[in-house]
Amino acid sequence: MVKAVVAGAAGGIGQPLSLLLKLCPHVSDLALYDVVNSPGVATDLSHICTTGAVNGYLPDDNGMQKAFTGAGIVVIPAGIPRKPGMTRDDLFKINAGIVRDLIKGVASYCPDAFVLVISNPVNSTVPIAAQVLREAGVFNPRKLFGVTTLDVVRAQTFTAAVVDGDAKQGGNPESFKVPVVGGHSGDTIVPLLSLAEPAVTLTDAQREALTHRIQFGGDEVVQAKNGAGSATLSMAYAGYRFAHALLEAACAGKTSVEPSFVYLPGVPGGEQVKDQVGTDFFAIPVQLGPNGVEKVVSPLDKISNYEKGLLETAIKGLQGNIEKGIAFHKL
Ligand SMILES: NC(=O)C1=CN([C@@H]2O[C@H](COP(=O)(O)OP(=O)(O)OC[C@H]3O[C@@H](n4cnc5c(N)ncnc54)[C@H](O)[C@@H]3O)[C@@H](O)[C@H]2O)C=CC1
Ligand SMILES: O=C([O-])CC(=O)C(=O)O
Repeated sequence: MVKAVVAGAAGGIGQPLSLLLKLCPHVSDLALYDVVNSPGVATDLSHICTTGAVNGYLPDDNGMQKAFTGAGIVVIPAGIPRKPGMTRDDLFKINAGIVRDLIKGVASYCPDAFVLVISNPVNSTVPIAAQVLREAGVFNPRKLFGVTTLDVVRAQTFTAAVVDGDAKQGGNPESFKVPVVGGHSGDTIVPLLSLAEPAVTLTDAQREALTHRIQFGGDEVVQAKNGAGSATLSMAYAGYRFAHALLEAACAGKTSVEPSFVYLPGVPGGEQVKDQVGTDFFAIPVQLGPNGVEKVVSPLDKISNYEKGLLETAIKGLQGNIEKGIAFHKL
C-alpha cells in the first residue's frame, strides 16, 4: 500500500478523484493538497468507512512538505481549466508555474514517487516537470506520466456509439480497446482506430468523424459547460483508472498496458519510437510494472496510411508544445 497525494484536491477534478482514491485498496494514506478548501474536502472524505487516513493541507505551516513526504504516488490536477474559445495552450501562462512549483515539492519531499500530471497543457507541463526533476538530480523517466487516459476512454465510448446497433460489432464501450498516441490537445491526439480490439469496420466518413470527435472531445465538454470549466468527472474516472493500473502493478504485481505521455529516451524501448516520431515526449502504450514503465509497447509499425497522416500533423504541433515547456524551465 502507498501514500497518495492529490495536488489540486479541492478542484473540479481533484474532489471526485480523491473520492475514488479513498476507495482504492492500494492507498493507505491520502493527502489532499490545495491552496484552498483541502481540509474541508479531507474531513468530508474521512467519514467514508474504507481504511486509510485522509488529511488536508494548505500551503501555510509547511503544508506541501507534510502532504508530500512519504508519498508513493502524486497526482496533479492543479491549475486553471479552459473556458469556451480557449485552447489548452492558453492555460500555459498560469499552469506552467503551478506545475513547476508542485514538482519542486515532489523533488524535495518524495523524489521516488510516481508522478501523474493532469494539468494542461499536458504537452508542455510534462516537459516542465521533467526539467525540474532533472535539475534536482532526481528525474526517473519511468515514473513520470502525462495522463492521456481520457483520450483512450473517449475513444472507447465514441467508437462503441458508432458501431452500436450493428450486432456483429458489439457496442459495449467497456469491451473496446483503442490505442491513442501522440499528445493531449486537438490534432496532436492520434486515435488508432485501425487497431481497435475487437476490430471495427468503419466507412471513410465514419472514421473521419470519429477521429475528429476523439481529438476534440475536450472542446465538446468545454462548450457544454459554457464557461463553468472543462471535463472533471470523466477526467477523475480516467485519472483514477490510470493511477489504479499503476498501483495494481506496483502493489499487486498485476501488469497492464496503458497509453501515457512519457519521456521516450528514458524508458525501455522508447528510443526506437523517438527515431520514428522525432520528439522526446510522446503518448504511447507502455507496460506498467512495479517500477513504473517496464517498456514501451509501440503499435506504430502497424498503423494505417490514414493514421500515418494524422501522426505527421500531430508531431508538428507536439514539437512546439514540448519546446515551449523546456524553454520555460531551462537548465
Ligand atoms: N489531462 C487531461 O486529460 C485533462 C486535464 N485537465 C486539466 O486539469 C486542470 C484542473 O482542472 P479542474 O479541476 O477542472 O480545475 P479547477 O479550477 O476546478 O481545480 C483546480 C484546483 O487547483 C487548485 N490550485 C491552483 N493552484 C494550485 C497550487 N499552486 N497548488 C495546489 N493547488 C492549486 C485550485 O485551488 C483548484 O482547487 C486544468 O488545467 C485542466 O485543463 C482537465 C481535464 C482533462
Ligand atoms: O479540454 C480541456 O481543456 C480539458 C481536457 O484536457 C480534456 O477534456 O481532454
